Amino acid sequence: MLTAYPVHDIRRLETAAIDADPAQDLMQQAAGAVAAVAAEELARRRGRVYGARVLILVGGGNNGGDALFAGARLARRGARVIALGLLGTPHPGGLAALLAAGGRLLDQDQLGQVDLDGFDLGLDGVLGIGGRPGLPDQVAEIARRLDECDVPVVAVDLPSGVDADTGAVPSAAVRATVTVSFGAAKLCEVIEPAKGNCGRIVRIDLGFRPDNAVTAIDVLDEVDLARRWPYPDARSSKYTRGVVGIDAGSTQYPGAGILATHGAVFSGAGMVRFHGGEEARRVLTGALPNVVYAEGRVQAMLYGSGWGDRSDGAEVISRGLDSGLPGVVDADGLQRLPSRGMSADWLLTPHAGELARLLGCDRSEVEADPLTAAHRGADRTGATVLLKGSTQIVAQPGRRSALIAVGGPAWTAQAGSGDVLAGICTTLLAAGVPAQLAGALAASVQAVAAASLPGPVPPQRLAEQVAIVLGRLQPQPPYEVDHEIGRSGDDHGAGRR
Ligand SMILES: NC(=O)C1=CN([C@@H]2O[C@H](COP(=O)(O)OP(=O)(O)OC[C@H]3O[C@@H](n4cnc5c(N)ncnc54)[C@H](OP(=O)(O)O)[C@@H]3O)[C@@H](O)[C@H]2O)[C@@H](O)CC1
Ligand SMILES: Nc1ncnc2c1ncn2[C@@H]1O[C@H](COP(=O)(O)OP(=O)(O)O)[C@@H](O)[C@H]1O
Ligand SMILES: [K+]
Repeated sequence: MLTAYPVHDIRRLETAAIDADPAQDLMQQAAGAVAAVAAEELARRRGRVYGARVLILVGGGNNGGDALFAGARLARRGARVIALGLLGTPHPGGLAALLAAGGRLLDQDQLGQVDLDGFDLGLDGVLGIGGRPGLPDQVAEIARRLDECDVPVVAVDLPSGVDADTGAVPSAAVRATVTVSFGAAKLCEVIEPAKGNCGRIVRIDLGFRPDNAVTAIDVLDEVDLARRWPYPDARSSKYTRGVVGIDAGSTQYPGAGILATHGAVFSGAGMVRFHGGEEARRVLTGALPNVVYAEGRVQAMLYGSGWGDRSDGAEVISRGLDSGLPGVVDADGLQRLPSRGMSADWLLTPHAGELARLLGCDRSEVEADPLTAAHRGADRTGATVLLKGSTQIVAQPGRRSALIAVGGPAWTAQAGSGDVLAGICTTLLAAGVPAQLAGALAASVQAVAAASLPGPVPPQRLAEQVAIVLGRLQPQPPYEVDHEIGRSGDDHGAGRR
């Protein structure tokens, strides 16, 4: 599991690391790492560093300092290094080192002297964690041209122009081939669209040691998914695995109930009781004859997917809350939450537009800072919130930490995927998984399933792929092999190897 932090916490961690070892020179460590990654890129693309043409984009802060010291190291290995001074005065020590190593400094007025197309590599040292999102026009133009000319760019700490704390890319930003990230992951490395600007990420350990005071955002990977999934074992029965109740779909949207049921079944529910409409029942009877329609005990409920304008929705959710069982509220149910507030055991699964409606703001506000929006949604409703989108974030009420699911392909963004996901979430709640982890595991398994398919498939097929992925990821028990069996005694012919 990777953990990412907001900038103010990274600054605290940096200060603590310096206090712990005042003799260390973090800027030289950072510069050494950037030079090593840049040299690797150059070696891969043109065989060697010697003679390579390197352009450094230099801002006025320490990020530019790192880039200049890295450029000096490359110049000492025979690279022809030009630094372009952009935004303020370049770091004096870094500039002196570059010039001493044979590099040159040009200012923006001399930009006409360089042919951007002719560089083998760019180093982005314009802005680091002290940067505000966006780039001044002239810098934006250089970044755009490097991208257009396919010049690989190594970003120092983060790609300049992105919002380090929200993952937003509100205007121009560098698109990096590789980002060399210092000390700890920033949120822009794990939240789209900024994550996409980072390219490959190489993280450099600078001895930062997180403490309890920092806001940690944990990002799941496939290993976490396999370890934390509630796989059944020899003691399991259909009841201990969990019975899922589904009240989803409507005459207008029967498909939502059908797809949510697929999600629940193919993610391993012990049993599914379907309480949706007649049309959906007819389809399900043929497609999934294991689904039952009788009333009976369940361990978790799903409400809301495909409800349309169902008039008794608020009452139905309210009764669900009274039952004391955990539940999932999706889609149209999200507009019918009881005013008395929800419970943190319940999971809401809005996309950005639905969360914006819950918060009474514009969708663009949610998209500009999805992490904060997910936290606001949880605080406002009292429930756990899985905010869906290209980055899937799960926030709990009253907590500043959050989980981010494994990322997946944009193919998943299609009508019906959300219904499947809601069904998977409910299977996990029914199996006793707490709401936050349930949301993160469900979103992760769907993303991994989508990534394992060759291209777009309808959501019911995506649900089937979830079962295949769960089978593939299942940790194997360490069976003891008894080599003596079959060795002694009679020769059993066909059984012999
Ligand atoms: N953390 C660590 O452990 C380590 C950190 N290290 C390095 O330090 C970096 C942080 O350095 P930093 O604090 O000097 O900030 P940095 O981003 O270089 O520049 C800020 C300057 O840019 C300006 N400015 C801002 N936004 C702007 C905009 N949109 N458009 C135009 N101008 C803008 C702003 O000026 P202002 O406008 O605020 O007056 C200010 O002058 C960090 O990312 C890493 O590379 C490593 O060396 C070692 C370990
Ligand atoms: N750009 C994207 N990349 C990857 N996954 C995405 C992207 N956009 C949406 N998703 C995922 O696709 C699914 C679509 O859900 P949703 O929009 O609720 O669909 P539905 O119409 O079924 O309600 C969610 O799991 C969501 O997180
Ligand atoms: K940078």
